[in-house]
Amino acid sequence: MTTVAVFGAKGRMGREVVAAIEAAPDLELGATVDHGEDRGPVAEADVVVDFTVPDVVMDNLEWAIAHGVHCVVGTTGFTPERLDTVRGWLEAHPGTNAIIASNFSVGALLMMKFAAEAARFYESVEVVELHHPDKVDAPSGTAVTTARKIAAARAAAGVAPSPDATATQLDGARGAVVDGIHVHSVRQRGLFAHQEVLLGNPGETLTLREDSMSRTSYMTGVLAAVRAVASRPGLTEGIEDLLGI
Ligand SMILES: NC(=O)C1=CN([C@@H]2O[C@H](COP(=O)(O)OP(=O)(O)OC[C@H]3O[C@@H](n4cnc5c(N)ncnc54)[C@H](OP(=O)(O)O)[C@@H]3O)[C@@H](O)[C@H]2O)C=CC1
Ligand SMILES: O=C(O)C1=N[C@H](C(=O)O)C[C@H](O)C1
Repeated sequence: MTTVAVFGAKGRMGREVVAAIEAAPDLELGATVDHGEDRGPVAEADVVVDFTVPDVVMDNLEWAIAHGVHCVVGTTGFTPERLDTVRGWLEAHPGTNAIIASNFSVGALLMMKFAAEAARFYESVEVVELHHPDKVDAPSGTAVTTARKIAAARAAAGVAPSPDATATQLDGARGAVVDGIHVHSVRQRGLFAHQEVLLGNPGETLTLREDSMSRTSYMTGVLAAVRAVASRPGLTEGIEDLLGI
């Protein structure tokens, strides 16, 4: 039986993860910790799942790795520099592993894969993410990951930057730019988590869209990561391999 603790247990994702662990016959729920609570008991767990906020996740990770607890992380905000820092902590604690994924839903993973595949065939590509207005970060972690994958695919294929004649603009009108890809963030009550990748050529467009309707969509991926993390040395970025995507 694998004992799984949860950081951010009272949050929107944390509550869903707690329920998923309780329902899994091969997993046992360990310590559940939220803002201001003692994380000491997490050291007894085999794995800790973190769905907190970008400002605190690094501190939680450093602590958990130092205590030999494998980490599964869905919290967003992981820059290449942050990932390097985590790699350093893991190297200093061989035998302790981490899986970090900006999205655990099958649909989002497929959408990112299809977007990266399509990106080299089009002159123009932009990402639009749409989320509930209680989300604290923009752009979403998924949109940033998508943009990076698209940019890498286009660079590998030698595709020129998307054409854009904009000469004057209000600040932010063209969105954020991630590795050269424009990313737009919509926040709207009634939405949960959605993303479109817009691709265009002379005379044709392709729109890839993924919709998560509820947080249940992430649980298959989260549980797969929890079950796999002990056997994947060091840092694993994304869960595509685990799900065969
Ligand atoms: N990878 C994926 O597939 C997904 C990732 N996410 C990401 O997960 C993160 C959480 O999202 P969501 O659940 O909606 O956010 P919430 O704000 O609902 O939950 C975060 C929780 O973490 C708590 N918290 C804050 N600081 C600490 C701390 N030091 N230790 C333990 N708990 C703490 C918060 O408490 P308080 O509010 O009192 O500060 C809150 O209860 C976000 O980064 C989001 O983007 C979300 C969905 C899917
Ligand atoms: O905050 C959310 O809700 C979500 N966060 C993740 C992100 O930033 O990509 C995953 C999903 O989009 C939901």
